[in-house]
Amino acid sequence: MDDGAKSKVLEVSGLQVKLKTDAGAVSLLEPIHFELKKGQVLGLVGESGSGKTVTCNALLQLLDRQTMDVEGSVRLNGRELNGMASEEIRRIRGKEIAFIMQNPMSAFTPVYTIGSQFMETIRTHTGLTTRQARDLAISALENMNLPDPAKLMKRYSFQLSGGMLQRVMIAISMCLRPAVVIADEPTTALDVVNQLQVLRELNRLRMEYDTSILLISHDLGVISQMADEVAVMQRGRIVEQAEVHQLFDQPQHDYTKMLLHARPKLSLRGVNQVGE
Ligand SMILES: Nc1ncnc2c1ncn2[C@@H]1O[C@H](COP(=O)(O)OP(=O)(O)OP(=O)(O)O)[C@@H](O)[C@H]1O
Repeated sequence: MDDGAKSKVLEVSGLQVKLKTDAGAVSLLEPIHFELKKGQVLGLVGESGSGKTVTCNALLQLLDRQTMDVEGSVRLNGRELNGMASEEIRRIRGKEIAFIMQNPMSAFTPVYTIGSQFMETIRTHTGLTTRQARDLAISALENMNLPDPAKLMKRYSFQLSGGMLQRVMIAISMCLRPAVVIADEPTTALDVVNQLQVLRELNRLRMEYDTSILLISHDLGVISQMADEVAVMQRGRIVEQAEVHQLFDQPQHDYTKMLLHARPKLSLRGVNQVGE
């Protein structure tokens, strides 16, 4: 892919997070800079506690401003998100910038059906009628190759497997065609078979709609299959960023070398062979 010719969708510059404590400010995220072009997948890797989730919450404006200072710029298609009024950011979240989290179970409440939660999300962001929202939800579930979508709409989250629920969440995230999807460890809670299926669907959707994806994972197998470019985080800093093959073949930073050396030899071949 000629990334040079593609437009920038997300531009992050000098984004930093400090935790306010009685003893003063503690830095959780040192100023980071990266951009995401249309249709690009940027992998964000790093060990536990390196700052991946803080980054993702800072991008989505989900950090508690009472306890955290968030500085720097997060521009989505040229619009500054950092410091945006909460009502405005709520309209953007879910519609223009979607979020897929690690544990799909926590994204759904057990008391409402999948269908009502799906339709609620659609109706919050669009002027569609209940009927239209239902049709859109069903076609989005079909698009994720989920069996019998009409029946699935009537079920509750606890009646579905983790893999199915994660695919439902991807269907919800993608149905409004967001420009950017932030996926925080989307497959970590899944077994290898479901992991592969979820990654395949995510990859297929990004190719179909040219969605840009920030893929957060500590799993270098997942990153090597999905990402075009990779940023490596350590202790709240991006210590290395490079095109995926370059990073895997010629890591520059000692920490990247250590991560690559420590990775289990798990093959996720087939993720990119969409439709085979
Ligand atoms: N609300 C918070 N209050 C205080 N410290 C926090 C808060 N959220 C995160 N941290 C700290 O910020 C650092 C980065 O955490 P973060 O959750 O971003 O790591 P991570 O790379 O996502 O790790 P994991 O892979 O385990 O999810 C950690 O030291 C964590 O303890």
